[in-house]
Amino acid sequence: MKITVISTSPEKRGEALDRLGADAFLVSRDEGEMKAAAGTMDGVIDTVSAGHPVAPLLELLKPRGQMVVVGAPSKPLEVPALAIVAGGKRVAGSGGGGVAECQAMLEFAGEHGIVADVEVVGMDYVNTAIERLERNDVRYRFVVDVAGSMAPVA
Ligand SMILES: NC(=O)C1=CN([C@@H]2O[C@H](COP(=O)(O)OP(=O)(O)OC[C@H]3O[C@@H](n4cnc5c(N)ncnc54)[C@H](OP(=O)(O)O)[C@@H]3O)[C@@H](O)[C@H]2O)C=CC1
Ligand SMILES: O=C/C=C/c1ccc(O)c(O)c1
Repeated sequence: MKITVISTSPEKRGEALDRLGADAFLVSRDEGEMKAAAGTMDGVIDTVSAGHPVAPLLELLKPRGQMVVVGAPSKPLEVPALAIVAGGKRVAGSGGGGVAECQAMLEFAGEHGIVADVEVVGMDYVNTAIERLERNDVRYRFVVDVAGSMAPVA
């Protein structure tokens, strides 16, 4: 299987290819790159958290390909009819599941050494962390060490 990272952030290219092991990287706002990759993918997993055009993502799919929406933007996604009618493409959704499924996912991750990239910060860094989040300046999650930020009880 070939994995392509699709991002609005060109600066993620090196990390996606070199460290995370993706086979290819596409800048979703680069029309030339998107056009060159049109019709090449079996599936697209859409994790975007904000409103965004989905037609360019659907164009990446092969005929009968499927886009699975995981992200939950507050505004409706616009799916132009012809973007799915032509090629018989499908749009589906997927949710995280309940406690048992989350437990199974964590156990699978533990068995296979799958970890998350996080930046652990103290409570005194929260305001800076929010400012950095607004600039999309975190690779890839802040984790607030609440217990470690507490003053020792006398
Ligand atoms: N289905 C489920 O079970 C679950 C769904 N969610 C939902 O998944 C989504 C992702 O969550 P999370 O990763 O924490 O969110 P983030 O806010 O971290 O967004 C994920 C990525 O979306 C991309 N992005 C942000 N804005 C835009 C934009 N305007 N256009 C295109 N791409 C954009 C950015 O990637 P880049 O810089 O690479 O472009 C960003 O890193 C959220 O909507 C969340 O609610 C969360 C948990 C479970
Ligand atoms: O943050 C978004 C999560 C959404 C969600 C909604 C419904 C559902 O069953 C989920 O598993 C996730």
